[in-house]
Amino acid sequence: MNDVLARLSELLEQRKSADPASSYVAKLYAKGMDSILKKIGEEATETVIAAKGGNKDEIIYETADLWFHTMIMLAKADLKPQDVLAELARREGLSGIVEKANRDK
Ligand SMILES: N=c1c2ncn([C@@H]3O[C@H](COP(=O)(O)OP(=O)(O)OP(=O)(O)O)[C@@H](O)[C@H]3O)c2ncn1[C@@H]1O[C@H](COP(=O)(O)O)[C@@H](O)[C@H]1O
Repeated sequence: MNDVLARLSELLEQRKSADPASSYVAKLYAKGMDSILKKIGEEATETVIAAKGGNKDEIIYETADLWFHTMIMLAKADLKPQDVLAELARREGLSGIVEKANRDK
């Protein structure tokens, strides 16, 4: 797994026992899953707007916010980035069109 994702994932686990007063992540955990999902919705919208605008720096910035908050959601659900990467690996080489056709059978 990518080093940054691995380090961030480890830090997100550690933040489960951190003080919400001194940690953004701990504060979000304390607010609960609905608040985490609300942030994902906001960041997804900001990513869409950035992509429509076409400024590469803004697209990268907003996508980083989206990935970060998605990782908090995964951690809150006791999942790891590795679980998602394993699913992508499972799909490797399987055309989306073939996969959809199999699903619709
Ligand atoms: N990668 C990030 C990261 N990306 C974005 N953010 C924060 O996510 C928030 C994004 O929300 P917005 O852009 O909507 O800004 P906002 O208005 O301040 O946020 P809200 O008050 O609306 O929640 C900001 O407060 C950002 O600072 C992050 N906060 C932390 N990290 C990583 O998480 C680690 C742990 O952070 P703490 O738990 O705060 O120590 C850090 O060391 C970093 O590696």
